[in-house]
Amino acid sequence: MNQVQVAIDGPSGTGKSSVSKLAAKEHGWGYLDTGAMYRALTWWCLDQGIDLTDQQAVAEAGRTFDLRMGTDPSAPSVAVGERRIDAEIREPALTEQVAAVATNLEVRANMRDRQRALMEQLAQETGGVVAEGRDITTVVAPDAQVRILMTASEQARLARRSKELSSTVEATRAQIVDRDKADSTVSQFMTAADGVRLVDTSDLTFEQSLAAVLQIVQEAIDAGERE
Ligand SMILES: Nc1ncnc2c1ncn2[C@@H]1O[C@H](COP(=O)(O)OP(=O)(O)O)[C@@H](O)[C@H]1O
Ligand SMILES: Nc1ccn([C@@H]2O[C@H](COP(=O)(O)OP(=O)(O)O)[C@@H](O)[C@H]2O)c(=O)n1
Repeated sequence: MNQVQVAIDGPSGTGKSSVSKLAAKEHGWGYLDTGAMYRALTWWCLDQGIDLTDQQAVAEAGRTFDLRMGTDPSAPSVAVGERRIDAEIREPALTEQVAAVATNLEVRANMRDRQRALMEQLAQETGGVVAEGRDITTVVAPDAQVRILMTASEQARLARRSKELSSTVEATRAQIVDRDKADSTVSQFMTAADGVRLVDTSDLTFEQSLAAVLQIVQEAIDAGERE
């Protein structure tokens, strides 16, 4: 198989980002964090004083902002122009506002085009790409050779996120469950679409989650070579 596109979706805390990075690294492929792109646009709008409820202004900002995604899985980065914003886009106050941008349909159409172009470019340059988000298996790359939906029980996801954010499970629940609900209005990522492989990480260790994804990728490579 010449070039391998791997699409991974799922709600927050299932292990998409951490597993995708290592899977890409294992194969020497590029890595694309599509959530970071929506976060970057949110940061840019706030920085520019753009009202997030002004759909037209946000869509225009999305079309014109100079987003630069660093796609090395060992050191992914996000910048707008020369300004690095890796820490800023993870701030809880910003995370709460991403849904306002991510539910803007004009923004989604533009992001889809940017993400397709980046996936294509990375596959050509490195032989493959692992892209993760909410709508990669269904909208951005429905023809990807590998499509995976990562799931986990709400309990497992909340425990992981609250550990990462050093906050209580209850405080994390309010953030995550509300965000999943808002996200679900525009993308279908709680159940696997046709042909999408399910990896439930609830009872897996991190290493087991990575192994499960790598095995599915390897099966696709082997099947491609037999064709
Ligand atoms: N079985 C598991 N599979 C994946 N991640 C796990 C697992 N157990 C614990 N974790 C941890 O949970 C967190 C998941 O975060 P992340 O990869 O950012 O998820 P997502 O991108 O889906 O929101 C990471 O800190 C990861 O190390
Ligand atoms: N493909 C994608 C990826 C993210 N998003 C949005 O961006 C937000 C942040 O995504 P993320 O992947 O960084 O979030 P986590 O799952 O890591 O918590 C999500 O809550 C969605 O609102 C999206 O709409 N479509």
